[in-house]
Amino acid sequence: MEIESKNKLLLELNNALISKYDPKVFSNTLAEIIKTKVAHYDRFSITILDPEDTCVNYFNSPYGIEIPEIDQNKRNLMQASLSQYVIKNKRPLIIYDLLKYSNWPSVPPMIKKGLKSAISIPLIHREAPLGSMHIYFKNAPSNIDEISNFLVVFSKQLALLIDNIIIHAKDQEKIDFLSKQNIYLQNKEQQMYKMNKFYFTSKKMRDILNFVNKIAILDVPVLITGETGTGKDFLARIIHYDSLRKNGMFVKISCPAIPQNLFESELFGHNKGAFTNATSQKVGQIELANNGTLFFDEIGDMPFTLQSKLLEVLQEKIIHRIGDNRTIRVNFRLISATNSDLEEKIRRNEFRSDLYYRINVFNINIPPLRERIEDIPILVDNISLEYSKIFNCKPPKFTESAIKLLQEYNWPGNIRELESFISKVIVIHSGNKVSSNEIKSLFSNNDKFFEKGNITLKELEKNYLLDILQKNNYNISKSAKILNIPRTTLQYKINKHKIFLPNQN
Ligand SMILES: Nc1ncnc2c1ncn2[C@@H]1O[C@H](COP(=O)(O)OP(=O)(O)OP(=O)(O)O)[C@@H](O)[C@H]1O
Repeated sequence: MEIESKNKLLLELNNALISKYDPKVFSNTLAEIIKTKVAHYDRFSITILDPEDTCVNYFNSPYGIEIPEIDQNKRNLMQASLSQYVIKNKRPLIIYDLLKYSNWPSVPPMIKKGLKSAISIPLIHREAPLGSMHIYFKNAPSNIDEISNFLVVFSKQLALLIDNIIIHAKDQEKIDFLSKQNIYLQNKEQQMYKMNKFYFTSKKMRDILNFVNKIAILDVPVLITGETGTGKDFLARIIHYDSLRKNGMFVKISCPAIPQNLFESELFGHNKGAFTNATSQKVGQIELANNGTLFFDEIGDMPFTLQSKLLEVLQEKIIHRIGDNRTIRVNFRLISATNSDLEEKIRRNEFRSDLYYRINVFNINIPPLRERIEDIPILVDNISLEYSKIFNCKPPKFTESAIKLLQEYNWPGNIRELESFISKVIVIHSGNKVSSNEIKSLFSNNDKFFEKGNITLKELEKNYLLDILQKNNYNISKSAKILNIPRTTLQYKINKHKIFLPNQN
């Protein structure tokens, strides 16, 4: 073959194969071009080495003469003698007379089918064997050496193309797995944050839920305020799953939990090498929330410098990853929450007033539990049922006097504290009657909380945290679990209240 026509053929093979990702279509095209333009073979096959290097599989069923004795599925390398030889030696093999190789396990069935000669070429990619290509003839062509030379040159290109197909198939598999997992998790979340799991009977909460019903589908920012544990996060998810964006993601950014120096990259993402420690590319949370809802918890804790950047995103609806000039369009609904007084923060120059007006189109203030004690019975009943199911034990039976006592307590940690208290009751009194006496004895350690004296909310939170930490031997992970808050949030609160941890010294 002339050099020019060789190069032309290599180019033709490349152009015909490069966009074919389906192994069958790829192999059909390849087998056809080889047969018409390179060698009129009687059998053609490609085998792929498995990752353990012990077996080979056919990339696609062999073409031409069928050999029933040769397994179409996985074959141990020992059985696939020609593949084994070229893969192990990383060099081609031309067999002019197969009879001379009849002691190789796979050769006798070939001879039986009338095949007399063969060319086997290893497929090497990045210096590692990927598999092999085989061409068999009933009558050896006179230019068998020339055919082999051409196939050796083509084999490098072929190995690269096949490697791409294998990577593409693996990526598709991963994408398929992740999208199925995503649908499953979204459905599960959706179930969890259904309105009918948000328990209340008070008029105050009914009015709030009626309002939420009206504004959920309006694509405008909402600011939810209220003490810790009142259900701001829960309500934000209800709004999301009741909105037209429910099939997008609900992305929560817990501002106190993010170290200041990582805030910007957390929000906007970064390119590999954009700064020290940026060892890989990262998609930011804002990008993740595209077509969904972005929820900023404790937005008052967002670093001041980033507040103007967020404002810009809200106005321009575009972002740039750190270290990347490309513009990324984003479209999300913003919900923010805070238990701090943002107007006071504005006065102290800690929060931008222009951002405040932007995020506070609708404001929902969730009242503390002590101001809606009518909600306590339904909350106790349902939380007790749900947690007993999780703990795999019988729910306790709360008497009227028990409920009445629970309504007298001031619940500084609100529903989160109520949940944690009920789990304690379940563990100790599962399946039994729980009257005011049992409640009192569980509270006896908590006397300091039980009094409704002139204690500030901040002090109450500190005392409550201290109590939980003390009971758990100052183990932060364990305490955070009981409080049902992330470990980082607890760590933040510990620092905020300057709580001394004896085991950290
Ligand atoms: N009305 C409700 N019905 C059932 N569970 C509720 C209700 N409100 C809150 N909860 C539960 O109480 C716990 C605390 O709620 P959530 O995390 O939404 O509070 P939060 O106000 O966002 O707290 P923080 O300010 O500390 O982040 C969660 O486990 C939540 O599921």
